[in-house]
Formats: sequence, structure tokens, C-alpha cells
Amino acid sequence: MTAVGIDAMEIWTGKLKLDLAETFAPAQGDDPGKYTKGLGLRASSFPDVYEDIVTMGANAAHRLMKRKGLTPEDIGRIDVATESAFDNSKPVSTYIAGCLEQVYDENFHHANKGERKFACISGTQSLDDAYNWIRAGRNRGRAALVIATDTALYARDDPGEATQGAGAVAMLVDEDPNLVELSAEQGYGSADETDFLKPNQQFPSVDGKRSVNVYLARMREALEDFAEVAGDIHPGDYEMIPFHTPFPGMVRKAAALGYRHIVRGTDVGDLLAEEIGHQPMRSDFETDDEFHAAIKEYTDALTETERYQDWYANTIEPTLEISREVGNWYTGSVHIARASGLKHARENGLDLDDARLLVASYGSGAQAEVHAETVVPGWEEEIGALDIDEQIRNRYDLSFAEYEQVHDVHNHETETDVEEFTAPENEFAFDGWGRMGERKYRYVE
Ligand SMILES: CC(=O)CC(=O)SCCNC(=O)CCNC(=O)[C@H](O)C(C)(C)COP(=O)(O)OP(=O)(O)OC[C@H]1O[C@@H](n2cnc3c(N)ncnc32)[C@H](O)[C@@H]1OP(=O)(O)O
Repeated sequence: MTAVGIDAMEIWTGKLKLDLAETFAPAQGDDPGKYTKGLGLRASSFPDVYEDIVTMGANAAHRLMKRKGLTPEDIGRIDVATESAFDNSKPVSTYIAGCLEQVYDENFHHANKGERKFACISGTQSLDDAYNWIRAGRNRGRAALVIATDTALYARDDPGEATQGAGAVAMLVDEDPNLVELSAEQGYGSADETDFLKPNQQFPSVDGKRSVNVYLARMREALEDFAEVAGDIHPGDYEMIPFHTPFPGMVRKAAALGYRHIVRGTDVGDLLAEEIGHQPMRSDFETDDEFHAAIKEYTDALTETERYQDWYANTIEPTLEISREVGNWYTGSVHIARASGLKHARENGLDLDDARLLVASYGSGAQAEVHAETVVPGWEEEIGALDIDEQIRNRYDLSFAEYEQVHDVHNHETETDVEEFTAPENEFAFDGWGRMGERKYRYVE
């Protein structure tokens, strides 16, 4: 079977930065440790006044096409995943194709375009769609462009405000990929949940604490389902595990639960039992409360072991480096986690040729999905082409008063006239409104 997977990717961060410890925490009257240690975040990215989900997605896609020497005729499909769409009918992919057509002689008239919605997991679902389209032999030798783009903004003073972010990830899905090959096996954990939703509103209604528990419950189901189809998982099977990362503290919780689950019945589980005792079993306790207290105590002890901490430092920590600087990008989040892990490996001289990744996606509402990926030779060159560190460094550092203005600029309910903080250059920028209320864009040299 020909390998199908991600051939190349590009990342585009919103060009403004809100420093959470230095700027946001003091204004909120919070201890900076809540952000840096508790949530695990240093900063959030925000779009400048001329940026939105279309410009960020189009800019990421344009860089990708330029670097790979592609023209619109090479692309048979453009799928955009977002939970920040501003139109219930016209998909963002048509806006992005329109932008790209300004800079290419050819057009995308024969490319299938769509928009995927299922909260943050729709980025991964769009990869599935592209994978299936190629596997079905419907691609006529062409590749698919998958773009995950979001402005993850919350209402002012919502607890979620600490985890905001904005950016886009563009991925080229093709046969014989140069980055990762996707596995056919997938595990799902899916249920009708009311934890985070936007019923015809821009900013989410969130039950934050519940959303954390729903994430963990669905992720556990997905892991169990994946093991059913792919076989038992050993902690040594996967070099890295990129998770959906709304904030790194969420992944800290998910990783501990995942590890506890996968070591059961393994040699690693036996060694841990000698050190901290066996995992509590429900049948040993009279009540659920007693059982849950014992599980918490066991998990706390587990995360203190050197064995767990080594595994976490190698398998999880590298995937969180970009996220700590940019916040939650919803649909793009798990894809920056993958890029972050691979970038760390390249910078530290790790040989990941043919290494396996376990990729764990999540979307509120709620669904988790787990699949495996194989890193393919060529990955170092692809990852080495990313300039995300430079983009992160070059962001304009907002004062709190400026942050308040920027939040208003992107709030659909408020009208405010704010000067741009950075100057667009060689990129697409928002250019005002059309006669039917559509957004217009231009390429700025
Ligand atoms: C949205 C998606 O993308 C989909 C999902 O993944 S859903 C799952 C994640 N949910 C979200 O991201 C929803 C949006 N976020 C939120 O609603 C909120 O940010 C939140 C509920 C996650 C946390 O908000 P909060 O209640 O204000 O924070 P709070 O729980 O007090 O503090 C956060 C952490 O910092 C710790 N902390 C607080 N102050 C601290 C300090 N000074 N030093 C160190 N740690 C500190 C807390 O103990 C807590 O850690 P634990 O959860 O491990 O106990």
C-alpha cells in the first residue's frame, strides 16, 4: 500500500503577543505562577487588526506552496478546519483560494473545497478526509491542502481568557510523504457533551472545569478503542505523543492518565508496582469516592517517579514548546504539538527516521481520536524549513491597554478604529467589506 501522509507543513502565528506573566497576570490581579506553572503558558498570540482566519490560513498556505514549488494545478482539494468561521454558508476555503489566486496565474476551479466543523478535532478530521480521498484514488495525482486556522478568543474576564491564541497551520497531504505517514488504524471516544459551545455566538460558553474532565474521559475511550484495533500499547512504542494542547497543563493531566493506562500488564507496570504499589482496582473499594481518592493518590505518586518523569521529559515535554509561547490555536493545536516535537528532535540531533508518534486529538462537544504516525526520512529538512521561532520572536508585545483594544477590534459586536501595530509585508491582509457584507483581502508586497 502506498504511504499517505503529511508531506510538508507551514505555521503562521498571529503577529501580536500578550505576555501572560508580565502583562496579563498583574492586570488580572493573579499570581504569574498560575499561567507559567499551572496552565504552562508564557504568552498568547493575537491577530493584528488586518489579520483574521483567512489571512493567517492563506499566508501559511502560500508559504507552503512557494516552498514546495506548487501551483494551483497541483492541488485537488482545499479543506479548512476552523471553529472561528464568520459565515454559515460560504466556506473559508473559498476565501483562502481567492487570496491565493491573486498571486498565481492559475486558479483552483477544479479543486474540491470545504469547511470542517467539530471544535478542535476538525483539523485532524480534515486530514482524514484528505487521506481517504487519496486512498480512494480520487485525487488524480494531486495533493490536498489542509488548513487549520483559528482565532481562539474568549469573552473578557471569562476564565478561558488565559488560554487564548491565534494562528494557522497549513499541511500538504500526499502520497509518499516527506514528514509523517498516517496509520490506517484509529481509535475514537465520542459522546454528546455540553462543555464548550458557541450557539450562534462568537465567544464560547465554557464550563471550564467540566471541559477538562470531558477531555480526559473521551481521550481514555479513544485510547482504549485504538488499542482494540492496533493492539496493546507499551510506553516504549512511541517516540513522542503530541496531544491537543489547549494549554500545556491540560496535557500534563492527560499524559499521567494515559501512562497509567498503558503501563498496566507490562514490564514497566511491574517495576512501578515494586516502587509505589499496584494500581488501585475498583473491586477493592466500597465506594466510588474511596476508589477515586486512591486513584488520585496513586497517580500523584506515579508522576513523582523517575521512570515517569524521564518518559514525560522525552515523550511529552518537547511537544509543548511552541504551545507555551502561542496559546490555544483550537484546530491547529495538535498539529503545532507534532511540529514542536519534531523541531525539538531536529535541534537536539535525535534520529527519528521511522520512529512512531501517537497523535491524540480532541474537540469539545466532544470527541477524541488517537492514531499512529511514522516519521519518514526527509522530516528533518521539512521541519528545518519552519521559521516559527523567528515569527514568535518578531511579534509585537502588547501592553494591557493595547490588548483590550485588540480584543475589541476582533469582537464582532464592537466597532472600533485601531491603528495596526505591525506593517504587513509580502502577505495577505484584510481590506474591508464588500457589497454583500463579505470580507475582502489583498496581497501586500
Ligand atoms: C477549548 C479547547 O481547546 C477544547 C479543550 O481542550 S477542553 C479542555 C480544556 N478547557 C479549556 O481550555 C477551556 C478554557 N479554559 C478555561 O476555562 C480555564 O482556563 C480553566 C478552567 C482551564 C482554568 O481556569 P481557572 O479556573 O481560572 O484556573 P485554575 O484552575 O484556578 O488554575 C489553573 C491551574 O493553575 C494552578 N495554579 C493556580 N495558581 C497557581 C500558582 N500561583 N502557581 C502554580 N500553579 C497555580 C491551579 O492549581 C490549576 O492547576 P491544576 O488544574 O493542576 O490544579
